[in-house]
Amino acid sequence: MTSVALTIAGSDSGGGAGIQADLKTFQELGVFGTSALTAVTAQNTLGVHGVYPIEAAGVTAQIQAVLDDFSVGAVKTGMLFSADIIEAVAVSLRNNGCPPLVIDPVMIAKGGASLLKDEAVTALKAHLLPLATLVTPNIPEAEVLADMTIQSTADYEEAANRILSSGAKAVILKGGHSNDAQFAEDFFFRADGYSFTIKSERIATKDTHGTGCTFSAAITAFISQGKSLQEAVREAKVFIQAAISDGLQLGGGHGPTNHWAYNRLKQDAKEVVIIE
Ligand SMILES: Nc1ncnc2c1ncn2[C@@H]1O[C@H](COP(=O)(O)OP(=O)(O)O)[C@@H](O)[C@H]1O
Ligand SMILES: Cc1ncc(COP(=O)(O)O)c(N)n1
Repeated sequence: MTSVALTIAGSDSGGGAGIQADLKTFQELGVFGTSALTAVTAQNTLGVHGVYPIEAAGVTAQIQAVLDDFSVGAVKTGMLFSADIIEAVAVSLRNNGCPPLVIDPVMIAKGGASLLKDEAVTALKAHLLPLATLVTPNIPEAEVLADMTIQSTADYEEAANRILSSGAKAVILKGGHSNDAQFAEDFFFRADGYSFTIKSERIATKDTHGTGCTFSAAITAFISQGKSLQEAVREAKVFIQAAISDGLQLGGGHGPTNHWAYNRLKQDAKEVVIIE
């Protein structure tokens, strides 16, 4: 049977991040993609030029329409923008017996524009994180969610524990922003204490627009196909590695990754190592 996934996220007119990245990733993985739009952004590889949020009632209506009609195997959230939208998403998911949920707590675009209002962080922690199967912050986002600075490996664990205290079942701290020139390392922690590190070679490129969206969408797609969380994370790392390695050289700024690289390149993908 065809697997179905739902993305609740913002639109990136530049096509590299947001709902466009999510749907392209679902498509590449053979998963039928559905969507609920939270905001329209006027955006390209150079930056965000405008944000136009959707009314919370409109977000609720989109989620309900999808969940009423499809058997959705997994859901992901991306840009949610406001506390109103976050509360609407949480209520809709709770009322519908929430499918496995991946939360990419999108806060700031690579160019620096805010995609989540400051006051919405409290709502995210209180209403949405408790529903999460997995939260996928990058390091700056983890610092905000955990309310601390992250500098050492010990800090990763402390930040993860603080995020897990919200009720989320697992968290992966993404190391895309670290200054390790050799490896792109991510740190996975589960609420029951199990943890692992997943690493691949770092690719030297400026074209990383939408890497976080693409990674979390791939995790969501694999979960919707019935893979375990660990297997979904491992294979998503192969997906993002392939997508970054086969960059498209589009636009004048931080270009998009290549969402149709995975099926061509997965056999030759640079090694993805899990260290338990
Ligand atoms: N240059 C790179 N080479 C290889 N993997 C990368 C690179 N940059 C990011 N990644 C990986 O892409 C995924 C998304 O991470 P990140 O870029 O930190 O997310 P975000 O877009 O939310 O800031 C992670 O698995 C990270 O390790
Ligand atoms: C609509 C939208 N959603 C999310 C991102 C984050 O992108 P990135 O994955 O590069 O952090 C973005 N730039 N635009």
